[in-house]
Formats: sequence, C-alpha cells, structure tokens
Amino acid sequence: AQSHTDRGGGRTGALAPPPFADEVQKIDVNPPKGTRDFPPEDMRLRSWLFHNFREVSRLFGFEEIDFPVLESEALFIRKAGEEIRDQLYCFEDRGNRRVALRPELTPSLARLVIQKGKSAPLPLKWFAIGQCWRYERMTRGRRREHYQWNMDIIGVPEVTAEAELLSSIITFFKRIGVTASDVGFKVSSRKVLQEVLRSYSVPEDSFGRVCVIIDKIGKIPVEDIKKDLKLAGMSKVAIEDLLQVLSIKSLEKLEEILGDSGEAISDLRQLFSLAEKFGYSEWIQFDASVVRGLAYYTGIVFEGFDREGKLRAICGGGRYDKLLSTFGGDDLPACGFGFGDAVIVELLKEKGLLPKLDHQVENIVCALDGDLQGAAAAVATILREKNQSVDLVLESKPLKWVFKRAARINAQRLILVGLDEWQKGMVSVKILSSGEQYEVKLVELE
Ligand SMILES: CC(=O)Nc1cnc2ccccc2c1
Repeated sequence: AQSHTDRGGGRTGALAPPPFADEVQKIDVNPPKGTRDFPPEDMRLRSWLFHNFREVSRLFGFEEIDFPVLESEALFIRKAGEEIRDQLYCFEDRGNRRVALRPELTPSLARLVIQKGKSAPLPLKWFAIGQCWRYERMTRGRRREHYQWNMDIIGVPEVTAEAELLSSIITFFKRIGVTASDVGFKVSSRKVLQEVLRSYSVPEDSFGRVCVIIDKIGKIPVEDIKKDLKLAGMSKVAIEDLLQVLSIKSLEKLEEILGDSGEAISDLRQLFSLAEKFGYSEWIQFDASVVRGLAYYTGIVFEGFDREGKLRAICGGGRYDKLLSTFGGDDLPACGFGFGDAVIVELLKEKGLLPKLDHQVENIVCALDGDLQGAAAAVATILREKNQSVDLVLESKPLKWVFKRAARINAQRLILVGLDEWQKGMVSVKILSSGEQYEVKLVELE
C-alpha cells in the first residue's frame, strides 16, 4: 500500500505533492562506516597501484589466485591474543554457520594450497590482491577495510625465498619512484626470540603469544609489555634479558649474545649476503625488535618502514613454516608478505609521488542530426573494432555541448557525422589539441 504522509501545510493544487506520493525516505548515500567508495578519480589511483602490484608479480613469475572474502570463522581462530582476532568481522549466517569476512589473505592461501594438495608442483609462487576486513569500534575512526597485495612462496625452506620476496617489494618501490632514502626494511628472525625463550625454558606453545606481545613494543607502555609477558609465563629475569636482546641492532652484537651456531644467526647472515648479491643491501637493516603481530611467523620477519618515521608499517611479512600443518596439511615451508593500499598512498602524498591520472578517450563521435544516429553508431563500431576508444554521443546535442564534453573527457579527436559527407561515404575529423580539421573516407579512418 502506498504509505502517504500528510505533509500538512494544507497546500492544494500545483504545489501539493501528488496524492499517495511514495514515501521516499532519502537513503544515506555514504558507504558504511569505515569503508570507502571508489569514484572514477580514486579508482584510477587504485587501478594504477594494482597494475604495479600485478606487473611486479608477473616479473617474478608469480601466478594470480583469488578466494572468497567470506571464510569459515575457524580459519582465523588463533589463541595468541592477536589484534586481528579481537577485531574479526564475524557473524552467524542463515545456515547457522560461523563465518567471517577475512582479516588477511594468508589463511585462505594456506587453505587453497592444502586443497590443491599434491596436484600443484612445488614451489608454488602465488599472488593475490584482495579486500580485507576488521570490525573496529569506530571510536578509533580507523578504516574497516583495505586492499592487500600478497605474494607467497610455498615449498622453499631456504632464505632465498625471503630474499626473492624482498626483491619483489623493492622492485615495486622502484617502479613507483620510492627510493632507499624514503623507505627501508627492518629484518629479523623469530628464531632469535625462540633461542632466548628456550634458554629460559618458556613453553613452545606460548611462543606465538609472546611474539604478539613483543609486537606491541612502541605501541603500549613497556610496563604493560612486561605485565603481559609475565602473564604469558615468563620470569622477571627472562623478560629483562629478552627486552635487552630485542634492542640489538647489529648481527655482530647478536652473535655475541646468541653465539654463531644458532639457526637465527645463520639465516640472517645468509639473507644479508643474498641482499648483497641482489644489490639491495642499502634497503635492509637488522633490527631484533621486529617480530610482526601475526602469531604464525616462525623465522625471518620483515617490515617496510618510512625513514621519516611518520607512518605506520608500509608492508610486512616473513616465514610461516607451521601454518599449513596447523590446518591439517603436510608440513610445508612457506613465506610471504602483505602490502596494504593505505599507508603507501600516504607515503606517495608525502613524497609528492602521486601519479597524475586523468580519464582519456581517443574519439568522441557525434551525429550532426537525429537520423544519422545509426551512422554515428556504425562509425563508433568501426573504430572500436580497430581497438580505439569511443565516447558515442547518444542523444542529439548542440555542438557547444559536444565540444564541452570532448574537453571534459579529454577526447583526442572529434568525429562528426554530417549528411553531406555521409552521402559521400565520409566523416569529418577534428584533432582537438591542434584544431586541425579534415574530411576522410570512412574506410580510410584509422
Ligand atoms: C592503514 C589501514 O587502513 N589499515 C587497515 C585497514 N583495514 C584493515 C582491515 C583488516 C585488516 C587490517 C586492516 C588494516
């Protein structure tokens, strides 16, 4: 039934709303809290960014994959107290299944690797670009979604895999004009933590939890860090020693503490020497405080940072050799990274590196009078079959309007279909940058 609200005012006649006018509730045209629309101008920047993600993935021989943004909640239930867990965008669907909007891509990738099982020959080099979600109390006004580029190598236990991933991110930075004086990578290994924790016989199963706590260094007061570490089962002396080790910034110093026989040192030495060979030593530095906030990393970890220290981490990743086995798969070595679409744009703004991208069209085609609309459509089709972009004017419009639109859409050429020319099998062409105008046979139009 038409709900009719009497708007009162007692107006009658022309000004009164039509009787039983639909109750038009103006909907909120903004996107849901914490999410973004991508109108053309913003979409051009995003497409430019994703094109560079894809190009680098192609240069490194990676294959693109994708999976649903909706996953079983179980994929992300980890008991290490991660922030990403507290903010899981999860719900019960109409089939009473516990589901979640993915907060990251790695668990889905792990699921797909196990599903593909033996059929996919190792090593796998897969990449994905996907929207990830978190449900945050809007008090912090932070975004609830962002897009991540992930690259992962499955089946390579050597740190050559991590070196290759770092090389791919550095290749990306170089492509978009970011240099080693703008950003760097802090590199460490969780095996450093592991060796310290083992020396204090901290139980293995609190390893992930300790890493998540350590990742908060610099984000919450050190007193809270110590309290949480105590709760995680560490003694006072273990905590003091661990915090001391985490402040080490050189491999030599680390070797003094850990000795030179542990895996942490050999992995890191190998990685830094590979960096030399790849030619990107200036981009990376050892920093024992880097652990990353995801529980499943087991070895090398790294994060890209802006050297001015104004922004949050640009990207991050590392080795996660146990993740597949926790999902019931074979114990497959794996490493990868995630690169978000938000911080990088802030960095590009800071550095004046945002690309100028405008909408372009090669041709605008217009019929000079109504019954030549079909002819204009034919001209547009011919050009499109020659792989030329055409904005076809779809209604009869005054020339003034056509020129205005041509300028707005940045058309290179205006093709006018007029009766006299058309009867001679010709159209008139105007090069809008030079103003040059000429008639040409349709069959010779290129
Ligand atoms: C800077 C930024 O927007 N970060 C961000 C935004 N949304 C997310 C959504 C899920 C997981 C991590 C996220 C991280």
